Amino acid sequence: MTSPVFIFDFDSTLVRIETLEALADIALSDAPDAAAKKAEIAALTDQAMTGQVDFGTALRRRLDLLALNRSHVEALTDRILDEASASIRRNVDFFERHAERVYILSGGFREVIAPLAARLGIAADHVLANDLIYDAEGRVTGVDDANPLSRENGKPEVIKALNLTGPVVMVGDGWTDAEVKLAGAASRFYAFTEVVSRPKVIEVADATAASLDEVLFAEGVAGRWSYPRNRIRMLLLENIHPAAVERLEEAGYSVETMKGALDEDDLIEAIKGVHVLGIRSKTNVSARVLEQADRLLAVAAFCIGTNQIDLEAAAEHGVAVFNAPYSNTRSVVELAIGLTIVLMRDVADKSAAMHQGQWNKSATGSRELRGKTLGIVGYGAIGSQLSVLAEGLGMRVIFHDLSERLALGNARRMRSLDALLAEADVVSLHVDGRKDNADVIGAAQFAKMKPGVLFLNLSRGHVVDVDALAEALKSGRIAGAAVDVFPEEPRTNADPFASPLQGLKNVILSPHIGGSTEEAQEAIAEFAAERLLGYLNRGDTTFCVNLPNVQLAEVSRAHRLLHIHRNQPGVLAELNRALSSAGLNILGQHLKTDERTGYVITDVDRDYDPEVLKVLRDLPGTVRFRMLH
Ligand SMILES: NC(=O)C1=CN([C@@H]2O[C@H](COP(=O)(O)OP(=O)(O)OC[C@H]3O[C@@H](n4cnc5c(N)ncnc54)[C@H](O)[C@@H]3O)[C@@H](O)[C@H]2O)C=CC1
Ligand SMILES: O=C(O)C(=O)COP(=O)(O)O
Repeated sequence: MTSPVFIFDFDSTLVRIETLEALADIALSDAPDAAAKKAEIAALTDQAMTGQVDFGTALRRRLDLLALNRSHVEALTDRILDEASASIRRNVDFFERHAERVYILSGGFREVIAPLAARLGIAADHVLANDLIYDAEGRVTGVDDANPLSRENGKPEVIKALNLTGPVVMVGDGWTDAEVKLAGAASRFYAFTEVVSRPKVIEVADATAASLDEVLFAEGVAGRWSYPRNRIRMLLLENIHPAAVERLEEAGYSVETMKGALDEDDLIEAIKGVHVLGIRSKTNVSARVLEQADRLLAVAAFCIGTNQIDLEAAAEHGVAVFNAPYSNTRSVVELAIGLTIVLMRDVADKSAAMHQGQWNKSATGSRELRGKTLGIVGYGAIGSQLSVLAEGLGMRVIFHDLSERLALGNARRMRSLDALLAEADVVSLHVDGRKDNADVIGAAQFAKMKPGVLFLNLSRGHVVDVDALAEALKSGRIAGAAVDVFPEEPRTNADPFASPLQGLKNVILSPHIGGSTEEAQEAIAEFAAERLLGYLNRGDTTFCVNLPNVQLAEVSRAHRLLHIHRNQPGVLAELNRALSSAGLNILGQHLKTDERTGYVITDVDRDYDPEVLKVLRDLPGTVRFRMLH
């Protein structure tokens, strides 16, 4: 089959701007009537692109409004590469490989298009566009009237004159592109809607393409077996920071967001057809949810804890789970320090009393941090950072951890939890949320703490027996507590909250905000989005918490086969047998296993019989098979 000739419009297709509007912004930057003129130009662009005003008339009227000169045009030319549409930027490889069968056809201006054409490897004689005419002072006086592109129906005329062989595929957003199809100069016309969507153009198009990936997929070029990114659906729950949405959309994926968490049944319903789920600490991704997820490839916890996800069930379904293990740790530490000071000075109750009109100035029971002993339970990313800051404030630090951890500064490791409880003036919990940690601190542990101790839990709610804590507070054994996490937390801000800790003296309750700072949320969004993109685009499982971690470079000039299987003998041998009997040339291969799962990544030469993919999908032990290129 002859591969088609691709003809691309420029404005609002290859680039996300309209040239004349961008030139208006530059040329009219100091003009007093700029707003009115720009509005007139935008209206003319729109009328031309929807076929209400003929193209040639609209072009000349817009130029007349502008008083353009060479420096304006150069200013736009200088930055045109930055204006390339997102799906064009990520498919530069397509242009480079098919440059001899690609044309740019535009009512815009050749010199503005030239830098992007060069970047895409498209030769100058494949750029068909208008030529600006300048006078001796460098002022634009018009366009070359002899060029058919300066007139109505110029595009079909120019294409016909090329005498192209084979199918011609026209891709564009505007009416002048639709005219190509209507005049019979293109075999297929894709209405390109990534930048702007025009119903009248879509109506006459053979298909709508929300990205270049869609066109390539439909045309069987390069994207023959790979999925267009905009068809990959991502659902982000729990008010995840917009930086994640921005990053994922920029990479071409379709992202939906919801503010709150969902219960199991609603989640099952919501993730039908969804490829990537983003959550925070409140959405439970149970085995039942994973069982019924028909498309799910990955789950990202935009937080640290992953105890809300059935990691094992996810691995069994080949669903990769990522988190952001460091991005909010500092925020938790700062809050723990602040809360400790507030508890030591009974500020919360004193403040509440003042709101009721009571002035209660007294030093009784108020203490400094300096010289007190802080007992940190769980000396991981958060606990160890807290250790350093607390020492900086003059506290003595002791800690207890199930694993061997390096003691920072002068911190002292305690062999047992009991030994820590016996010595600490302040006990702060920073253990992870594994199931075994349920009620790690209960009545027996409170009984072992020093009388008058202060207690903080910013880790997970189920780690503490809250009724026992309430009793210990009421009895006065514990002088104060700060609790940020609860066994039952409301799913949204609109849901009610109840706890036996409500109304108790010197108890600060906060709505799970340890990691809720603008800095942390933005950093998490960026980190977790990058992990997802690494996995989707490269197969990279760095920081994946339930599949073997493999760090991979971008696949280049090869197809990448990603095979997740149960860790059972012989799978790699079977896989390689299938590849070699199909005559595939292996360019590189990685294998990593853990006790449950194997992950094999094979880069192969691009030319092969796609039938082999079916064989790989059906290999015994296969959990999931995916390919990238
Ligand atoms: N309140 C909030 O908004 C936030 C809460 N968190 C929670 O804070 C906790 C700690 O986070 P990271 O320090 O990043 O975790 P991490 O995994 O780096 O550290 C946890 C440490 O606790 C130890 N550990 C686990 N169980 C233990 C036990 N029973 N006794 C003694 N040591 C035990 C582990 O060996 C590990 O060293 C997690 O539960 C996380 O979900 C994290 C961020 C924000
Ligand atoms: O990072 C964590 O583990 C947290 O507990 C923070 O949870 P959140 O993102 O605020 O629901």
